[in-house]
Amino acid sequence: CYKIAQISKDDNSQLAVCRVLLAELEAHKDAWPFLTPVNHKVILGYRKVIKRPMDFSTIKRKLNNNLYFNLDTFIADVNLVFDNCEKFNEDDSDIGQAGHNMRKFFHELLHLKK
Ligand SMILES: Cn1cc(C(=O)NCCCNC(=O)c2ccc(F)cc2)ccc1=O
Repeated sequence: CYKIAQISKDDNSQLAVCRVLLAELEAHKDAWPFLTPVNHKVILGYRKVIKRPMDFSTIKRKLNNNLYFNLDTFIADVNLVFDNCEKFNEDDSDIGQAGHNMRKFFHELLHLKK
């Protein structure tokens, strides 16, 4: 039973790491484009171009509903936010730049925590 306890403890500690990482992303000055889902009624063309929308509030809901299997599935959704941003926005736009800054910040966070 030690082995089973060990696996579940890792899941819990991995989930705790995800919550801390998400809180740090949300606190970043350039997080504003990513805090809530893109409103495709306002942002024309978004629903057609971006097949898998993702944002920090959706990631938080998924975390709270235990929908991430481990740290890697959480990281995949965070990277999806930045990949969608690069696909839809020019690099030299405010939101495009925010996406690049946030991706770099997240990458550095991950290397700090390893
Ligand atoms: C990622 N992405 C975002 C937008 C976009 O226009 N997003 C809304 C910006 C306006 N939203 C805010 O300013 C805001 C939202 C929540 C908050 F707590 C504080 C400020 C457009 C294309 C795209 O690819």
